[in-house]
Amino acid sequence: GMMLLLLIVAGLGVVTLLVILFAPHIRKYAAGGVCRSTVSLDGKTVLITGANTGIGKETAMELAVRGARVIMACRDVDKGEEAAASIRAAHPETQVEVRELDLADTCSIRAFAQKFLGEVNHLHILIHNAGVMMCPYTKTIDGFEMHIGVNHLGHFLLTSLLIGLLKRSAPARIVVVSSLAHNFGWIRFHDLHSQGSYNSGLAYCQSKLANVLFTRELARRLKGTDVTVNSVHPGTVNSDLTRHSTLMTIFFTVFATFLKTPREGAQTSLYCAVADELHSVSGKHFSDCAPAFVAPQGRSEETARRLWDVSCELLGIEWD
Ligand SMILES: NC(=O)c1ccc[n+]([C@@H]2O[C@H](COP(=O)([O-])OP(=O)(O)OC[C@H]3O[C@@H](n4cnc5c(N)ncnc54)[C@H](OP(=O)(O)O)[C@@H]3O)[C@@H](O)[C@H]2O)c1
Repeated sequence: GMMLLLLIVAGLGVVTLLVILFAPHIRKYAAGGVCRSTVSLDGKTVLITGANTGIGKETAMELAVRGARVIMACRDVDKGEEAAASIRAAHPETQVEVRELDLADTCSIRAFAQKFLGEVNHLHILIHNAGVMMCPYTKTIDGFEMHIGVNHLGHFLLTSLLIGLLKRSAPARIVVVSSLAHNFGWIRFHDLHSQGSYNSGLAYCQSKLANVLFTRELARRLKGTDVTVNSVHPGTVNSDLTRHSTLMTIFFTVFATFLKTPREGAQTSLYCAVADELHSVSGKHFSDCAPAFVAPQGRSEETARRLWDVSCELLGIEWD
């Protein structure tokens, strides 16, 4: 027993030493790619969901600094206004506006879109950033399981309502913030809403795989329109995303130095939104501002089409 304890203590000591020695290198590696494009977005309109905190807030700020009018769609308008105020305080010349959008409620999505279409003449960049991770079993207002409902179906409906505007504004881009987690997901068509069995981690992975499949199918359908869509893994980012999981929160706090900051996490979204070299790239997946691996289940055209049809059916919409 004593021997084992000594071994464990020695082991921990060695690991701590290694971490201290290599921390700067690991940190540098974790920071990942940087969006180097300095493209001006003067006169461009951007819409980003879940922009009151984390990656979304940083993405909104960076795009606003580049000159765009940025509409921050948030479910909590007060939190959104606070974020907008802090962006304005740091960059007084920026044009950021807050609108109410709850992706867990199709009525809210429709109301948002109707107002939005009456307010703006163009939409050049649409960023599907909002997301929920590992929440307890909950349903959206419309009875969808929360992860698939917010992360996928909410954004699916929003896109369907704004696609006409995007096409009229072409060249335009859609960025879907997915995750590496898509690798561990599969679409459970027989139980999409996890009514049979619920695992919050798997429900998150399923929704992030849905993001990848949606991106690919939408890209196929948008061929020739000069509206592109790409998905993103932002990196492992120290944000509020872990709020529902104590274990993940502890893990993220302990390893904070090895995680990306929200600003670093925003770089790949920014890259996909603005980089010149991507003007005709569509249906691809990016991480660290570079093309990234897509799991086989994220490359299946058949699954992508089936998910598209199921999504239309669940939302009661026709979209082809
Ligand atoms: N952090 C990571 O390591 C990581 C890794 C891979 C992918 N991602 C993806 O990155 C995206 C941004 O996440 P984050 O890390 O920045 O997390 P975050 O700090 O928790 O931000 C998530 C945002 O989504 C919003 N949101 C949640 N439910 C919503 C709803 N029903 N309607 C409208 N907005 C809603 C949140 O609003 P409230 O503040 O009001 O809740 C918040 O603004 C997510 O799609 C996530 O899946 C993150």
